[in-house]
Order: sequence, then structure tokens, then C-alpha cells
Amino acid sequence: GTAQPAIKVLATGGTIAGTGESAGSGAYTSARLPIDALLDAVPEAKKLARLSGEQVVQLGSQAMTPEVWLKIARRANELLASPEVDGLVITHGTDTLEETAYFLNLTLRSDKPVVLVGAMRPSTAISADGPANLYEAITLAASPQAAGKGVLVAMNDQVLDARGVTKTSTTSVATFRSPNEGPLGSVANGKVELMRTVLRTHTRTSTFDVAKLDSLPRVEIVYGYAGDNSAQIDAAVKSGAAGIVFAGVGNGNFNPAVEKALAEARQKGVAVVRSSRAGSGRVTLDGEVDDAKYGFVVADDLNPQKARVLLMLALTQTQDPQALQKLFFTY
Ligand SMILES: NC(=O)C[C@H](N)C(=O)O
Repeated sequence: GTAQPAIKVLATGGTIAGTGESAGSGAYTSARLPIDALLDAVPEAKKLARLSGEQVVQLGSQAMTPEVWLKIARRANELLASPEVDGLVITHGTDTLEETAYFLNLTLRSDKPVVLVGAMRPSTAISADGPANLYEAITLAASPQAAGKGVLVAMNDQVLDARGVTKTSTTSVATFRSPNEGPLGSVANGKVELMRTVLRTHTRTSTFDVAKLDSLPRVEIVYGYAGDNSAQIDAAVKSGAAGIVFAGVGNGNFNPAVEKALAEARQKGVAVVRSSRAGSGRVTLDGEVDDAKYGFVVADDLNPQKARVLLMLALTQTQDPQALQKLFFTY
């Protein structure tokens, strides 16, 4: 028969590599088990693919940074360029998994499958979800159906796209959802069923190039609320941020004090993107805000943390509000 696909598993830490003192308690430390121990927990996966592991970093994803995104992206691009590698699985903490997934979706230059996976329960827990999730991620990465769809996430039997996926529960194993478009399909019992595809630009046809980047422009997220006094926006501008993503109320809205502070930020050359704290839906150009007047950009349906990822990369190409807006309608 045909040779099994060669799947490389890159490990970065998270609860999937976590261990606790006892199976029944919630207390544990993430990012402790090495990649070999994760693979040893799913011997069945050897029937699906020729597997090899590599530890890239070892951290709880609450400690993830843009520098580490760049490191993972560079290593992933090297591996994807090799004829010896047919697909990648990346183990990752769930807290910021969506940000790394979207960053890689914008910066990996390949049609080969790339699947991120994590766990909500540490390896020592009763009904740890890590081994099943890892088995499903390997199943997905070994499937031709996963090719050309951008970076994917496999968790709890679902396949989600990097752009849409977000963590919605602090503790549930069903934490990952795509609130606007839903999952792409399912992966369970060794079978992949994808029901839709991804139309926004990603991976191979993305124009963002991490090969020449040592760092990314700093972008702050500011959260809107009733009675918002703009203090956080002023602080972000004063600290020298290149951009601000405003997690506005409703359709990316704000009160007059915030409007004034964001207008002043624009005058100082700070890029301003309006996203929403609402959790789903898109921020539109035709709502209550005159974006053209100030040179604000709308995040479309990217949540604030995803909008920040795109703005960091977009600012490496342009600072022009119209060009930035075009990127937010493309990726
Ligand atoms: N479930 C998890 O993986 C949570 C952990 N704090 C992390 O993101 O690394």
C-alpha cells in the first residue's frame, strides 16, 4: 500500500502536558511532560502516521509571546518546506491557542495540514482529554481533507478553523467554538468529516512574511464599558503603542470620552481598530461610528485578540487606514 504520511508533532506546553498531585483535584501545573510522553499516551496513532516529536518551547500558553509565535512560525515553515514532512500537529495550551493558531494561519507558507491541539484537563486527571484530542489531531493532520484549509484546531471531536475559533469556557472540555460560522466538521473514531471550507486568505497565499521579522509592532487591547473614562487608551498611547484594538460595546461602539481619546491617538499616528466585546457578530462600517472621519478600521468578525494578531502583522506592511481596512476584509 501507500506509505503512511509523515506527521511531525511540535510541542509547546499547556495543560495537555500538565500534571497534578491527584487525579480528582483541580490543582495542577501545565507544561511538564515532554513530547515523547504525550506520544506514548496514544500508541494507536502510530497506525495512522509515521510520527516524530519535537519540543519547541515548554510553557503554559498564558505565558505565550509574539517572540515565541515567530519562533514557532519559523520552525514550522522549515519543516513544511521539507519533502520529509506531510503535515504538522502543534500541541498548545488552550488559553491563547486561538491567537497562535491565527498567527500561524497568516504566516505559514504551505498547503500541508497544520493542526493545533490542547486539552482542558491535565494528563493525570480522571478522563484526561489530551490523549483523545491528540489522536484526533493526528488523524486530521494525516487526512488529505485537511490540506489547503489553513491552520485547523482539533478539540473534543470538532474541527475548527484558526480564524473563527475561540475559547468560550474556562473549564469545559467543549470550550472551543466558532461563534460566527460554526465548526468545519468533525474528527472522531479515526474519521474526518469536513462539511465546509475556508474562503478568507491564509497560509500559502498570505502576504505576511515572518522570515525577515525579529519582532512585531506593539498593539494594545482596550476593553470598553459603561462609564469608560478613556484612561487605558491614554496609557496605551503614552506607552508608545503602534496600534490599539478597542473591544467596544455592541457594534464596536464607545462613549464621547473614548471617541475623543481614540481621535487623539489617530492624530499621533496610532492605528485604531474597532472590535467588540460582544463575543460574536461583526463590527460594521455602516453602524453608528464615522470611521472615515478619524481613519478608524473595523475588525469585521475578528474578536479583539484575533484583531490584535492581524493588526500586528498588518502594521509591518502599512499604516494607511484604507490599506489596513482592506487587510481586515481579506484575512
Ligand atoms: N487548558 C490549558 O491548556 C490552560 C493552560 N493555562 C494553558 O493555556 O496553557
